Amino acid sequence: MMGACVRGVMMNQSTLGLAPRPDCVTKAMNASWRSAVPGNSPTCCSRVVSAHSYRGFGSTAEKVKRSECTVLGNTIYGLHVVDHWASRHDLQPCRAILQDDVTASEATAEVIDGKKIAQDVRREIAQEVLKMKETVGKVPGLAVVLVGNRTDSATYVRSKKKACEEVGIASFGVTLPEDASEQEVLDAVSKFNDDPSVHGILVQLPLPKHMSEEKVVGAISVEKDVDGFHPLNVGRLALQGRTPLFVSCTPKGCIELLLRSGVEIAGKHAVVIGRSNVVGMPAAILLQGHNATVTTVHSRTPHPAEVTRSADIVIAAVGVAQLVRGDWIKPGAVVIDVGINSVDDPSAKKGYRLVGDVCYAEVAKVASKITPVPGGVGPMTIAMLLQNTLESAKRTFDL
Ligand SMILES: Nc1nc2c(c(=O)[nH]1)N[C@@H](CN(C=O)c1ccc(C(=O)N[C@@H](CCC(=O)O)C(=O)O)cc1)CN2
Repeated sequence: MMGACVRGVMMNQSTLGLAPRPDCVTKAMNASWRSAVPGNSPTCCSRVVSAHSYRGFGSTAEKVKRSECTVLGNTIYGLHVVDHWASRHDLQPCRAILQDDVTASEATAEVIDGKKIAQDVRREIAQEVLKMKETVGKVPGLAVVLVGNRTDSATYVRSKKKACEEVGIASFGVTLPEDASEQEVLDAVSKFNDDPSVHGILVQLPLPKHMSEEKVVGAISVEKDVDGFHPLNVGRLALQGRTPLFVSCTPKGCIELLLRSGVEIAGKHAVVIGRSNVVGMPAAILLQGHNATVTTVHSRTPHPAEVTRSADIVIAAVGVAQLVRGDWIKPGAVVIDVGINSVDDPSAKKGYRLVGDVCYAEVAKVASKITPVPGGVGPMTIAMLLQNTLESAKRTFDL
């Protein structure tokens, strides 16, 4: 049984990255969420236990008064998004976060097992890498640039390296200190741009505040941009009749989960909740490319529950814990949950647990298929990165 509740939490750095848990209270947000729950116990505080935008991106930390929070690494990501949603008094926080009377055992939805699907993808990649080694005598190479001391970023980079090893992709890495100059990062990128054994380059995000993500990402050769964040790749994705060299890993992973779970996308109404450059926007474009009719729901959308309820497919990528309730979902809809949010849970070993943007306990009783958090979209992000790196090498070797 949970002893405390948390509202409107963005994705975390600490929970994913084993950093010390931040103990951050956003007073305005608490007040608005608390007032949105009639009869909510005053002891049910709304501590923001962690904060960063879903999948760890965001660059508007400046918008959050640092005095409002205690330690949270370098920055607080995406709280502006939370603030917008938090001010929506028409939305009800998920009660399943407060009480355990809504149990997952009543769930009828089929679980889309992202961990297993990611393993399948990795197995396929390993076979292709082996074949490449046999035919051209070379393997794909992935270079990762890590800047700063963020524990979560270091954990992701380690996972990427390990994943490369497992499938036979060569990995290269540069780690620069927090106070490295932007030029040093650009130099590291440039070195990998010129290295023929490197087919994919990524700079782990977020970068320290004194650097321009736009400049650094834009410096990666578009042919090696396996994260798919380069403006040319994003632009090509958005333009009809143009094909990006790479599609960013998380939205690509969402589509792969749908396809591999036998979900028909064409002709369906898809609602994407969230409009970020890294997930919401590309996910919407990809769904449209698969001939879905797509609606984007965001913090300023009137009646988001009603709009979402008309969807056959829902991708929730908003970074607000359990925002999407059971009554937002049409019976039989397929739900992909991109969010990773940390909430207080004294019964858990670590004192917190991860939840998505979807109230799983409620939605799993209405949807036909649903991704869990953790173990849904997350593992696909790295699998898609490996796939992009393999594609890049195949392009290089004309395979
Ligand atoms: N250059 C990039 N930076 C960042 C990216 C990215 O794609 N490219 N994404 C995120 C971090 N990330 C990969 O880098 C990432 C995040 C989460 C997961 C994941 O598998 N999560 C698990 C939960 C893990 C846990 O239990 O703590 C899950 O959802 O099941 C993988 C990769 C930010 N930066």
